[in-house]
Amino acid sequence: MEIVSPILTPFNSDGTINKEALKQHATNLLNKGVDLIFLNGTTGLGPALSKEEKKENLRVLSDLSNKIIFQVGDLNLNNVIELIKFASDYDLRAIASYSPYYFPRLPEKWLIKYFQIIASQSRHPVYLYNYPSATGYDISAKLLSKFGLELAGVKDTNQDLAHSMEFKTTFPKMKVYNGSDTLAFYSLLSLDGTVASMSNCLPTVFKEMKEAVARGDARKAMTFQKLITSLVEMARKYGQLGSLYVLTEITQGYKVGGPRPPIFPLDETESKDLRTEVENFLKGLGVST
Ligand SMILES: O=C(O)C(=O)C[C@@H](O)[C@H](O)COP(=O)(O)O
Repeated sequence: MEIVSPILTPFNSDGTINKEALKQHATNLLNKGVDLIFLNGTTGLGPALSKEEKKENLRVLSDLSNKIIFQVGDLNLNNVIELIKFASDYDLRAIASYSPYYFPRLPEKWLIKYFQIIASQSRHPVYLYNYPSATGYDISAKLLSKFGLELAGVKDTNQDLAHSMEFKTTFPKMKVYNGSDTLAFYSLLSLDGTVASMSNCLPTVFKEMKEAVARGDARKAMTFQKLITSLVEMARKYGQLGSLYVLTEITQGYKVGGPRPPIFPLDETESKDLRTEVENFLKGLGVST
C-alpha cells in the first residue's frame, strides 16, 4: 500500500525550473511519509516540459532516485527513447509514460506499439500512465491483454475504480495505482496505492489515512478522504494545477514558485481568497498537513 506523489514542478518567474525548491519539496514529501515520487507527471506539468527539463528534474533528485517513477511520455518517440537511455544509470522504481495523444483515431495496435517500443528500450520496469480524459485514449487491461502486453505497473487515472481493479484481476503481478485524489482511500484499500496530486500539499494527511487503512480504521480513513476531497473542490474553483502551488505554500510553509503556461498562477485576489478559505477550513480540524 503506497502513497505516490506526482510532484509539482516549481518554476521561477522567468519560467526556469527552481531546482532548490524541487529538491526541498521532494525531500519534505518523503520525510513526511510519501513512499514514491512520480516525476514529470500531470501535476508536474510533464507535457509542458522539454526533454532536457525532464532530465534535469531527475538529476536534481538523483540521490532520491530509488524512490522515483520517471515519466518520459512525448509525442516524439525519439525523445522518449533518449530519456529512457538517459535514465538507465539511475536506480529508479520504474519508467512511466502516458499514451500518445492529440492525433485522432489511432489504431489500437499503434497505441500498443508505442508501449512495446518503450518496454524494449528500458532496463527498468515500465508503468503505463493511463489518463483517458487527458489523452483521449483508454489503454485498458483488456487492450493490453488483447495484444499480450504485460507491463510492470499502471497508474490509472480514472473515476471508475472497477476499471483500475481490472488491471489487477487481469495481471495479478502488475502494480496498480489509481490517480484520482477523490478515490485515494479506496485505492489504498483495494489496489497497490494512490497517486494523488493533493499529496503535494497534504503529505501527512495521506500518511495518516494510509495508517488508518492499515489498522482497519475505515471511519478514520474516511475522514481524511473527505478532507482531501474538500481541498480538491476548493482548488478546482481557481484551476487545480495552479492552485496547488498556493496550497503547498500554505500547508508546507515554503515557496514552490509557480506554474508554467498554459497553467497560470492565481492572481492576488484568488490566492488571498483560497488562502482564507483553506486556513479557515483547516483551523477547525486540528490536523497535521
Ligand atoms: O499528476 C499526476 O501525474 C497524477 O497522477 C494525478 C493526476 O492523475 C490528476 O491529478 C488526476 O486528477 P483528476 O482525477 O483528473 O482530477
